[in-house]
Amino acid sequence: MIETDRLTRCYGPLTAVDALSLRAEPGQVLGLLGPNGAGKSTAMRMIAGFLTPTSGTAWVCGHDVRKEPLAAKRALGYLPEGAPSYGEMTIREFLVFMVRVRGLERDVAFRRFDEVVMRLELDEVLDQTIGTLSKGLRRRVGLAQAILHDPPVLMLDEPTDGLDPNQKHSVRMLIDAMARERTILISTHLLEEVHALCNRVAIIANGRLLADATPAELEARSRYHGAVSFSAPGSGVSREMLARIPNVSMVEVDPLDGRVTVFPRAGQPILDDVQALLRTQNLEVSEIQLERGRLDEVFRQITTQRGGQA
Ligand SMILES: Nc1ncnc2c1ncn2[C@@H]1O[C@H](COP(=O)(O)OP(=O)(O)OP(=O)(O)O)[C@@H](O)[C@H]1O
Repeated sequence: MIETDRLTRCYGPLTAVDALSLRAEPGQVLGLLGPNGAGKSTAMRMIAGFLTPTSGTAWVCGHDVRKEPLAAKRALGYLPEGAPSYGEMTIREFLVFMVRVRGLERDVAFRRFDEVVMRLELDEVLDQTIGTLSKGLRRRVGLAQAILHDPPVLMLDEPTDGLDPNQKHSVRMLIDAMARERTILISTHLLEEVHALCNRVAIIANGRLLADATPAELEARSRYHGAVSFSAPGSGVSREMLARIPNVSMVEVDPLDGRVTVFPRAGQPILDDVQALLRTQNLEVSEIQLERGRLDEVFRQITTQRGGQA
């Protein structure tokens, strides 16, 4: 488990993390989502024990990161932003070094080494020097050291940053597979990552927690939640007729592709009525879709408004 209580870090007059209180449980992938400079990495560095909070506290598996730093670090696998240091070491040397730092017993060490090398597909590059690796490969080496001691809590700062689409997919599969019994906190500014991985999202901006909810709860805050959209090329579908359906609040037509979106009055279902109207008018439509809501719009709304609600 990860818990923070009013965690705060100031740099001179700047409050980079401002009284951040969070909780992530086993089985949860909590996404820390925020624009550049929101305070995600600073919060993670404090939880990992690499940066002293100005005030407030964090716990990893119940261990206070300031009072019991060794126990907290043992329970945690941390992938920091950027690349591993030790640029002159080969991947093999680096992972062996990390096995020693973590104090793994010999048998366990061999087994875990083989397992992470296999999981992160590092077997063919073990003898390459870290300083010469591509960005994506460095990220995979960073992930390998984070999971080497099989910790119950993982904290991954932008885990797929710099990876190509195939590597992104395989790292997300790996995180997903590890999530079942572990607590995972990832930071990201990629909404697709939230969709792919997270079952809870904490949105922060200017160091402050602005929302803490499931992706579905956030989508429900979107004006697109429950809207019906469809393509109707050349069918002359009437905006006025659609707008006259009870519980329809607005109709929009995308000027670029002509896709029609029909918006409901708050919380009212409109799909059946829209489909019925299209049928009675004999209109040819395709790709009719009930919208869940758009996370990008909700994210923008929350992070650009002052005083969003947690
Ligand atoms: N050592 C430091 N000294 C002064 N200011 C700092 C320091 N480290 C971070 N900051 C500032 O604190 C704020 C939060 O930075 P942080 O790196 O935590 O944000 P972030 O959400 O991780 O951003 P990104 O998505 O760009 O990585 C930023 O305004 C940053 O400039």
